[in-house]
Amino acid sequence: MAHEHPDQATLQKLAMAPTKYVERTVPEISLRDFDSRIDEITSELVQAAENVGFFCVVDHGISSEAVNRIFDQSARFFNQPEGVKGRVPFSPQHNAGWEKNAQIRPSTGAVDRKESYQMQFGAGMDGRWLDNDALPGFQQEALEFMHQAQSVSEKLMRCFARGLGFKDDYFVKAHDVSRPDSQTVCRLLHYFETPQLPNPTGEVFHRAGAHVDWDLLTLLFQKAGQSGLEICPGRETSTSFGYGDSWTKVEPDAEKNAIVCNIGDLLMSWSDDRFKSTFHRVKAPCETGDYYGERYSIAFFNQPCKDAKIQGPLKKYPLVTGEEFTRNAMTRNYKAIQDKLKKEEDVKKPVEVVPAVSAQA
Ligand SMILES: O=C(O)CCC(=O)C(=O)O
Ligand SMILES: [Fe+2]
Repeated sequence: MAHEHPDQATLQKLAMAPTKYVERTVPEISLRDFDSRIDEITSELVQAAENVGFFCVVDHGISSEAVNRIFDQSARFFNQPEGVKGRVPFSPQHNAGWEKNAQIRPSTGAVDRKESYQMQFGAGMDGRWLDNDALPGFQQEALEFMHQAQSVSEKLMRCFARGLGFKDDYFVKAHDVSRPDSQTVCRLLHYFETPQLPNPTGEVFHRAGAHVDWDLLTLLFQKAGQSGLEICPGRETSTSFGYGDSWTKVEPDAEKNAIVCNIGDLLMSWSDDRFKSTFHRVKAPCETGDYYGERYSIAFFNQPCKDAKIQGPLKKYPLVTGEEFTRNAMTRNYKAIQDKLKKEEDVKKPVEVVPAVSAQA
């Protein structure tokens, strides 16, 4: 595990070098008959969380029609002229709104070539929904989908609480989306088509650079045929940034309408590092077989209420509030970007760094 941040030239070479792939099983877990099977499901989830940190859930109750509808809404949003999307710009303070080519990852020091629109349930969205004239029905459909994603998340939260010996509703209460100050985020993502080789400048078109999420748990919806998600397990503590170099492609079962889920740093910390928050990325396409076309995905980040009290059963880390946890994660992330940029001798112009203030580093 490398804990150093390599310089830009090394990173470019790494990004262009053939990727080392290893086969790893990403478990598929059915939520069918949830109430009567909760113990069986809990043990499957705990096993997945302790080992890979990633799993797919099926029989989760969100229909493929509902998933298709939100992807249609996402395309409708991103098809708006920039002047319209620009009316709801990303606000780092609120962690909501639209950004384009603006998120820098500590792992790459470069922007992701994408646009995203982050939505929330509560006051964080005040002034950040497009008005109904621009996109009739959008807000309502988006919120309907977000409540469905929340109810799947709550099932998973109940199991993880049970697995850690907390009361079943322990995490659900700490992630109450009916509160106006709820921090939970649904992020619509749109990666642009990437130019194919030959690539004379050697420029790397990062899609989502390697990162970990810093929420409790992320649900990721992808469109069939628009692959690119890769994972790299092996991280030991929720406070480290190092990642290895053997990746595994995650191809969820589209027929079964599988949702890819991953543990975030919050749950890793809250479980005293027992459940693994795993490095993942949407690879910068550069090798034969990579997908260069545009990609739509939707990430649902379960974020804690600001006053949630966070400490694992073994008290490995000091007790912090939800607000402090998020602030610490952002500060660590920001510092990692600054350290990385400082190291680069060939920075020609100052880079304005916007910390990656969504639920991922
Ligand atoms: O778009 C994807 O598939 C992954 C997105 C992601 O990992 C993130 O936004 O945290
Ligand atoms: Fe992520």
